[in-house]
Amino acid sequence: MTTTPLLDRVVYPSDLRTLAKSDLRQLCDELRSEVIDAVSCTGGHLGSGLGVVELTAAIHYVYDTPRDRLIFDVGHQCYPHKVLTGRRERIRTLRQKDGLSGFTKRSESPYDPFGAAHAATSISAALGMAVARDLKGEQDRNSPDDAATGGGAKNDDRRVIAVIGDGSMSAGMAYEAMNNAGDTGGQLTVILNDNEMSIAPPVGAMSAYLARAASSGSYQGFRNLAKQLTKRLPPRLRDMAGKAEEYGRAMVTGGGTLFEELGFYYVGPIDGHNLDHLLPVLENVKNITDRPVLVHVVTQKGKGYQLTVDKGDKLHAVSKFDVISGEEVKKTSNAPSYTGVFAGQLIEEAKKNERIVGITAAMPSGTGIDKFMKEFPDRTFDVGIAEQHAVTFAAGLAAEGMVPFCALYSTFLQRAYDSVVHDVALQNLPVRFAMDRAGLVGNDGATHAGAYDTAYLGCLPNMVLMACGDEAELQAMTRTAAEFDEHPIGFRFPRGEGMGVDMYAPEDVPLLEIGKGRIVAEGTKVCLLNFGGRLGECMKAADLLEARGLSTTVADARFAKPLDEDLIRRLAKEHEVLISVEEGSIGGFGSFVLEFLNRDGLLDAGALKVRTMHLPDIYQDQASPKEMYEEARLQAEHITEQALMAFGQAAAAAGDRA
Ligand SMILES: Cc1ncc(C[n+]2csc(CCOP(=O)(O)OP(=O)(O)O)c2C)c(N)n1
Ligand SMILES: CC(=O)[C@@H](O)[C@H](O)COP(=O)(O)O
Ligand SMILES: [Mg+2]
Repeated sequence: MTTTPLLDRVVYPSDLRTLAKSDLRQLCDELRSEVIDAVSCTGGHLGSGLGVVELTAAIHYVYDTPRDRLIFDVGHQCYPHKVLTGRRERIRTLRQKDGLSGFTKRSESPYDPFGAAHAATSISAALGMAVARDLKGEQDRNSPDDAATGGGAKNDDRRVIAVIGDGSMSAGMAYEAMNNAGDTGGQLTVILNDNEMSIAPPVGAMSAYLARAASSGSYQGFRNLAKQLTKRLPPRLRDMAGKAEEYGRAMVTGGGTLFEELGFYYVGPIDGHNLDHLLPVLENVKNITDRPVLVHVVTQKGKGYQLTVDKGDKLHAVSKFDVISGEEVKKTSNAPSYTGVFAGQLIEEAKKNERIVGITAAMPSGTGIDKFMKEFPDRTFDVGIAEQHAVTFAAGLAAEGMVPFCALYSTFLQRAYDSVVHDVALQNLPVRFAMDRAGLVGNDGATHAGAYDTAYLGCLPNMVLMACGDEAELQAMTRTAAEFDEHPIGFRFPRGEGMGVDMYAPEDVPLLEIGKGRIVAEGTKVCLLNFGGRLGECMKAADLLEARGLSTTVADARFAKPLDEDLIRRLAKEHEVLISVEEGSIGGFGSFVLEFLNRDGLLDAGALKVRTMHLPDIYQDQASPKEMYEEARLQAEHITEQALMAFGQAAAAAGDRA
């Protein structure tokens, strides 16, 4: 006899709440299988979601979502949540073009009250929502769940819950938020999902503190916990909580002094896979409204998929894979990754200069700093998810004559902007910024696009800013950054594999002259002035233009700051059309070029036509990198089209498009 899967009966959490508690175990098993199967088709963040299956189901069971606000930190663990909140039908479109985002996203569902993808925003946002609730104390006409009745439900008792991982708890903003929340009072529940993993094993004193707290009670005596919770409840609810004691289930209050000192009730640690523990605790905690509560839940990243658990990073993020064998789809290109090239060259430089240190903010494998760490463990610092600290820490090192390389994703460096301005650039300290994942990154979408660094760094006095056109250039830029110590210097490079060009032998890597670009192909009519990873597309565009009789120069600017003014002046004088091309936002390289041409009077003189090609002024949703660059109109055919249109060959350009 076959039974209908329980998951088929659950489209929304309201369906979930009709199930008996005793059904939830089976539901979670089905949910876990569904997530594994979906991610095997799409790739994505697997381990984190598998670890919070029970927690997600329990929260939706106990709380009245979406009226109660549930906020996931980072959002990479939200796939089970998406399955339970009306998105199961689309779950196999995760991270694909026109599909579901891999993170929580306000525009996607009322069950995602706050979007995320960068770490440690959840407690601040949750506190904001809790305070809004308490200040408004009014009928909420915007409540999505009130849509049917035209609004008007009383929302002053809505609950706000933040779920944050132990890795994200290493970020300063989480403490800023708790510091504020402890002082503010009112209902707010923070669930600390402690799986003793960040992407890599978590680092730092806080991680050790959590490990001590998690191990201090080993889930003994539920009675203690029930008594403690009972004391904290309003009198009318004490009886109900007392009944919870009847469950007589194993549970405990452990460490957590730090959180208590911050003004939170600390509850835990509890076994985050045991629904018999989770449900009564959440039911009780829900009724604590006088001050914030921190529920410390211990889980296993990758739970339920052995092939995940066995991997070092618990398959934090995977490509498509075969569910039975666990085999991931292999990459097709043999070119080295930009990350690997950077790491290899940094190691070469560090062999020559013992003052070089490598810094990562919780991304050792993503930035290649794991390789550096193997060679130079004493000169490597994983500071946790703490980009702001990473940069000012590097500034301190630089002030004492060390040679710090801050290896950060472009998108995460955004977190550290004032550290860059105030601590590094303003003091002219030679910190080296290796900015990985520059440009569009693909399936992580808009939150992870390395779009803005050229604009936000290029406007800073003292800053030197480079972008590599290929992997050999990255070798040269890494060497140049290692040897240059007059100013802070940044270099950006894309996600993924290089162009497959010949690389330099370690002893032959050239030192670049600061502020000097290069000519890659010489022509006479069109000049494509590239900055960064679109060099290959510029070369293809040049071929297309040549085929149309338009002799084309391809120049690689290498530097956005200082600009190679001599080169750009010459190119402007010697060509009829000058097109800057970059994989960055408006206000970046193209703007700097325009500003220079204007200042130099080159925009007024002669018949030069200038065009700037950059990322569109929108947040681009996830897709493959190629699809995203298509949408951004930064592929070879788009560059060709720009040139043709500048020559008044709109018809030809349209013909090419067709
Ligand atoms: C500001 C910022 N820095 C770095 C990252 C990259 N990152 C994404 S998830 C993650 C680890 C988070 O660990 P944890 O919060 O414990 O969640 P888990 O993956 O263990 O579920 C990191 C470092 C990020 N998303 N945001
Ligand atoms: C959620 C998060 O921020 C990281 O896991 C990120 O998705 C990693 O991206 P890469 O795959 O480019 O390393
Ligand atoms: Mg974790």
